[in-house]
Amino acid sequence: MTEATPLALAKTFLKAKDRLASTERATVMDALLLLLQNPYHPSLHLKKIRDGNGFWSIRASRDLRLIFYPYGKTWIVLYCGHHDEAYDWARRHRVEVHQITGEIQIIVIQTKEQAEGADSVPMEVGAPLARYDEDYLLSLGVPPDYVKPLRYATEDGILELMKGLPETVQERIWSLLEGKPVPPPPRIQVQSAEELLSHPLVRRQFHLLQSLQEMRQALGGPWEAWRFFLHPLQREMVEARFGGPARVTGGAGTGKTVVAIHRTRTLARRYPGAPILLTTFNKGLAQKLKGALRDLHGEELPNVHVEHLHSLALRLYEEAYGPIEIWTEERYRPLLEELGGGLPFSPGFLLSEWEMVDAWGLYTWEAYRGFSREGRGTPLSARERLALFEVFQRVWEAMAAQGATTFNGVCHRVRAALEGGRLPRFRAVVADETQDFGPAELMLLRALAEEGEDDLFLALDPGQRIYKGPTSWRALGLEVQGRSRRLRVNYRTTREIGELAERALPPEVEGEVRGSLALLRGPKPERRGFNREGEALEELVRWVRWVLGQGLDPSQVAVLARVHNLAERVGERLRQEGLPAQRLDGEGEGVWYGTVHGAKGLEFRAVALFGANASLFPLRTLLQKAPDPQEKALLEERERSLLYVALSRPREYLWVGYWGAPSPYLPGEG
Ligand SMILES: Nc1ncnc2c1ncn2[C@@H]1O[C@H](COP(=O)(O)OP(=O)(O)OP(=O)(O)O)[C@@H](O)[C@H]1O
Repeated sequence: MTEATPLALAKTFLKAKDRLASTERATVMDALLLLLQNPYHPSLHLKKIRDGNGFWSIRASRDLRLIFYPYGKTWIVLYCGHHDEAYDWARRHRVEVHQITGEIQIIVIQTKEQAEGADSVPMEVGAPLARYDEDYLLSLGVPPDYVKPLRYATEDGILELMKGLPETVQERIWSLLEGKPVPPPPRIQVQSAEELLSHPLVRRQFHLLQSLQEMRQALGGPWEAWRFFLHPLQREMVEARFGGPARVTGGAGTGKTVVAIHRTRTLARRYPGAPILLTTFNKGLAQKLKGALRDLHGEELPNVHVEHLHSLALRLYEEAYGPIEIWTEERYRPLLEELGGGLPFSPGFLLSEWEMVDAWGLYTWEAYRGFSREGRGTPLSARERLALFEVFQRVWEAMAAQGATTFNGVCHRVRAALEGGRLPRFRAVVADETQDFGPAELMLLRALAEEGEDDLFLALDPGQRIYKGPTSWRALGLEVQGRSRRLRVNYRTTREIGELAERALPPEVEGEVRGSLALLRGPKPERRGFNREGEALEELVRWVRWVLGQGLDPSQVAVLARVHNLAERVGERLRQEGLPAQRLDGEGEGVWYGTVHGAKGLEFRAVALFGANASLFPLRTLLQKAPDPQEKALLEERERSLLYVALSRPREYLWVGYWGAPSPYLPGEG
């Protein structure tokens, strides 16, 4: 067999293939495989394009063309499309290595008018980039012919010009526009084309395929950008060797899950044969992770186990101790109220104190007595603590007598079994959505991984904490100082949606996750007020029909609601209207509908939030249960986060409807 032609995929190629029908994609793939083996195969009709900026083309079929750029010995695949449109693309773009930064860039050639803009006089007012000198803009990777037009353009003009530039440069310009300091990137110094294409900054837009096998594997799975092109910060988190627990944070859509998946594969290869765990909070997301890992690697990784934490904990419990029944709040609350009825505390306080003790596993009087209740709303004397502890103890005894415990109880006992050597540990644990893990789960995660290099990797967004209050990691022995990074580029949503969602964030978490950078642009989110639910429902149906009319597949559309009943009413109505509809946790076909909780970690092209009402965000009935102002404030923060989760699920279209008063958390227009 002859050696395979070195091939690199550009992100522009992947975007272009998204616009093709699935049969056409298969044809493109066949042509690529052939090219890899023999670029001069006669059926490919390899030729240099006239006026095509150094680009070449091959034929995938009578109508389909692939556009290439030969760079060193490597063929960079830039585009695929129908005949005229593919050649048009070739004539409108150029590839070059930037003279200052050394990055290889795909650039849109400017139109005559844009280039002429360069000769106009700079407007000191209304030209946000005029205050930066030309050399500085060049040092940021701006192509020389874009420097003047950018300096002289108004903000709208800049946005237009940016469409022609690589993501790295766009990101730097956005940061300038937001008034952030942007240091020039270090110059890339390499000896060969292949070395350049392997550089982390360049791998954000180019992916070098090293062998025929890698090519088959890469092109065999879904061709999605996240598999090939990582942001340099994502890559750093994927590939680093960490001396202990590490953490990646970032707002919604910044690619934390993508990092978790890639890192799991890296660890599985770094420690062949050693067991690696990839886990998360809920079942649906665990399934998604499993599928994505398979897509990334091309096949199952034999040493990786993917399971959501509660199911894993339960399985391990039964392995170590035998069968157990799990009691949730509905079961233990009445018992708690009955046994604690004689104490001078409200049922709400009893419950919240019990949940704290249960979460931290304070099963002995010494543990509870010595536990800092700092930040709790209701102070307790030592005598009151003892009285409470006696009640809690009786609750545990009653549960144990019935062969039951709570989920927290399961986590603590599994942890004990792991620490006592009764259960084997994993070589490394990667966990997603960890903002919703409480103390019991975090302690369990710690115990699941053998302590040492690369042991724990946790992804989280503090702005999306919707189940549990914040937990101090340090108190749990999870020290991540020096091993924590924050992702900023929002890969999911348009800027319009991203900005709206961020404005809903709880003020407490603002600093940590606000300020994500969305590079995509799209339609303005719709915010609609109605008098009654019925009217809102009618308009919702109209909107669903409209997005479907935009060419979206029903499975790319979701309608979310704060509470289950409301979501069910939506589902019913959609079906009555003859629209296919399926529950978020079900397996059917059609527009998804369900609660915001159920949409955690998921994304859709279009999302409607049905019922952003004052009584639903925050959920009035929930707030009424809060025993003291501190608990109430925590609940309110979670309700805000829930709204943020809902608003940050769509990629392109967002519709928000409410009736009566809108939620106080819902940001106004613009
Ligand atoms: N480097 C990348 N290149 C292209 N697409 C990416 C990249 N990283 C992430 N994405 C895409 O961005 C979207 C969001 O990514 P992901 O789900 O990992 O974000 P997240 O931070 O976990 O979001 P959330 O917290 O809202 O669940 C996905 O569609 C993903 O495929």
